[in-house]
Amino acid sequence: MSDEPQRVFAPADETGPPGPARIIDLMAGYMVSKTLFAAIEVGLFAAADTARTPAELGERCGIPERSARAMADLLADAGVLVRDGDRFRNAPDAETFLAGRTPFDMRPLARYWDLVSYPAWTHATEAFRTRRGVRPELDKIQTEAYEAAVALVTAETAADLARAYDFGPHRRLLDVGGGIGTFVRPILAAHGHLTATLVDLPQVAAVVPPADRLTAVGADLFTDPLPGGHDVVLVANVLHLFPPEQITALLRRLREVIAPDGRLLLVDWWRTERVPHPSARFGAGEFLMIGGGDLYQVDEVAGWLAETGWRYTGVQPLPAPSGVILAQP
Ligand SMILES: C[S@@+](CC[C@H](N)C(=O)[O-])C[C@H]1O[C@@H](n2cnc3c(N)ncnc32)[C@H](O)[C@@H]1O
Repeated sequence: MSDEPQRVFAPADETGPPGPARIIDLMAGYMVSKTLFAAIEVGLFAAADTARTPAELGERCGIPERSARAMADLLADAGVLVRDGDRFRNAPDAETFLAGRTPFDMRPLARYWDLVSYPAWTHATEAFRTRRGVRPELDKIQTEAYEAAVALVTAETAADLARAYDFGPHRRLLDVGGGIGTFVRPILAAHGHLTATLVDLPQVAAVVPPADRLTAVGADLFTDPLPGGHDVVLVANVLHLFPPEQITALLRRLREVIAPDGRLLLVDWWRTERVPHPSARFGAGEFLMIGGGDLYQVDEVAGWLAETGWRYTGVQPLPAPSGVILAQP
């Protein structure tokens, strides 16, 4: 054994023994994320439309030049800024998604990860040990950040479902945990004969934008009475938030309120393969932090449906990573 200390910051050498560089990058990943969130928040990408010095960036963002330089150095290293001498400008993806100048604006997702998700992940070890959610109750600003990010991520699946599933035979839709109406809105728009009830927590139901043929009800899915008389019940991106015992409790409650000839649609990032779809790779951890949930297998959901009085009738794929599990009483 040599007495030489291990060189922690030695560059990786592909021909020699493994170096720690990749591990260091992974361990420090949160510093890159937090710098990215801060840069978005102060408007660094909005300011870097063209090559600018740290002094110019600092001036435009209202932050000290040294902070602008520290952020720009790390973000250039991460590839979202391009270094041009002593100046920095947006890389093409940062200009498209982070500068607020195009319709596809990813900043709401960053805001959610920064304000809501990151604080929960500081308790990750506890969550992985106990399988209990560690996300504290959300305040108004966090609730809005969460719902805006969910809407950004789920809007395309909502449009896919409105096209792919035949709502023709149904009359009354119940959207369970419907958020701000990301699913119900395109479904109602595409199917003029439907009326809908959206149920979500009172603080969310209160901010659902009004729409024709839509009633928003504030209720806790586990403790409050659920509205009855609906012949199609949609549960989109909700079951993944909860552990199996809460999922079966909810499925039992929905079984009690659905019309006898109704259909249950469970939209989620269902796992059909052993390896999660790459777009869903953060899901298992994130859903655990939120409420003790997981990325669930279709087979296990089919088992819970049978346990709670439903007949599983199949799974209809939607563009990956989503799918809709179909069941009836
Ligand atoms: C991931 S979001 C899905 C929103 C919407 N279905 C979509 O896919 O865009 C989960 C929703 O479930 C709601 N939710 C979570 N726990 C709930 C509970 N106990 N009672 C009512 N709603 C709940 C949240 O407020 C949130 O709007």
